Amino acid sequence: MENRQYDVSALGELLIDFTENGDSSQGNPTFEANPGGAPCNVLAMLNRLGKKTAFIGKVGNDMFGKQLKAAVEECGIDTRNLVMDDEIHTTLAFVHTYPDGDRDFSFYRNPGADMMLTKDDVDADLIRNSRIFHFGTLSSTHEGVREATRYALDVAKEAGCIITFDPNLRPPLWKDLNDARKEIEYGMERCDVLKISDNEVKFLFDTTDYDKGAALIEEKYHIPLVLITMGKDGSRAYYRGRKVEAAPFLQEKTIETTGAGDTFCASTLNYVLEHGLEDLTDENLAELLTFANAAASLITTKKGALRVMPERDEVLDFIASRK
Ligand SMILES: Nc1ncnc2c1ncn2[C@@H]1O[C@H](COP(=O)(O)OP(=O)(O)OP(=O)(O)O)[C@@H](O)[C@H]1O
Ligand SMILES: O=C(O)C[C@@H](O)[C@H](O)C(=O)CO
Repeated sequence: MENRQYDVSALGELLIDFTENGDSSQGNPTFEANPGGAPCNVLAMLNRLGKKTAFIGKVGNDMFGKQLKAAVEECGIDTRNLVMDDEIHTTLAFVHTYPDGDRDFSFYRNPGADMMLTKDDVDADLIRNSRIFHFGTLSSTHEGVREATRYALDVAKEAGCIITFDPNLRPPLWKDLNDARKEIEYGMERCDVLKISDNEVKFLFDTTDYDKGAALIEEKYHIPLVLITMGKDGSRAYYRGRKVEAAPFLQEKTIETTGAGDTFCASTLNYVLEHGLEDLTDENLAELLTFANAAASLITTKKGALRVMPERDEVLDFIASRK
């Protein structure tokens, strides 16, 4: 495992997050074209933390696809399995930000290039050469890309990769939310690390008692490490029947929270790469959550995520400044 070429490979959506940018001189709303997409945001943060990563996905061979490829390369993420589609345009998302920094998305993906990835596009050797394989559910909303995701997962399992999963439920992208549920369950049956948000636990188990949700996940799926993020309420880790909770690092000025979950997720994967998944103590879990909460908090003060991930020292200095 140690001498694999990549620390983490991730498969999924790479898209433009258009974030609100005030009004033009003519009084029209303007938007900033931020590179985004959860799995690739995760890789961008891992690269900032010194890890070697590779992305598997598809963008359009258009202006935005070229922008995305350049941004991903600038981050140091390997793009040999980033496919450019000549027919279908790059997926776009418009991010609407509320006064407290929370947001929701309007997707332009009917279809979008990210969902055109096929099994034949997937470079199995790249996955076999990774210590961790990471994925979400946007790559399972439609049949062809779902087959690609399942194939990649099978390859990763067979190669003994650590499997990490962040559902990133986006209800507008599903014709039937029962399908979303099935895909989340499919991921939970196969992963070793699950990062899930409070709203996803509520969706799955119809409860805001997140400890209860975690217990149900533990009982049914036996996932070694489960992290639940709760936005402004911080996060919890569940590991071998034990629970550790960490407070958030609230900011005076949150600009927008796009990528907070991904920054948290990347920090978790980084911790697993550095400490393994065996014998994590409560102190380990607290250290993991503190770093992940702090890193995620820093990203809420910036627009976008992929190009503006914090450095390790920035996160450590921020933690020290709050002590
Ligand atoms: N407004 C905020 N201020 C400070 N920290 C925040 C804020 N929102 C989120 N965070 C931090 O980011 C972490 C992840 O946030 P959240 O729970 O919103 O993720 P998520 O819903 O998975 O996000 P995404 O859908 O972007 O993946 C939280 O656990 C918290 O530490
Ligand atoms: O905030 C996110 O999770 C990531 C965004 O960059 C992206 O728009 C996305 O993945 C939406 O599902």
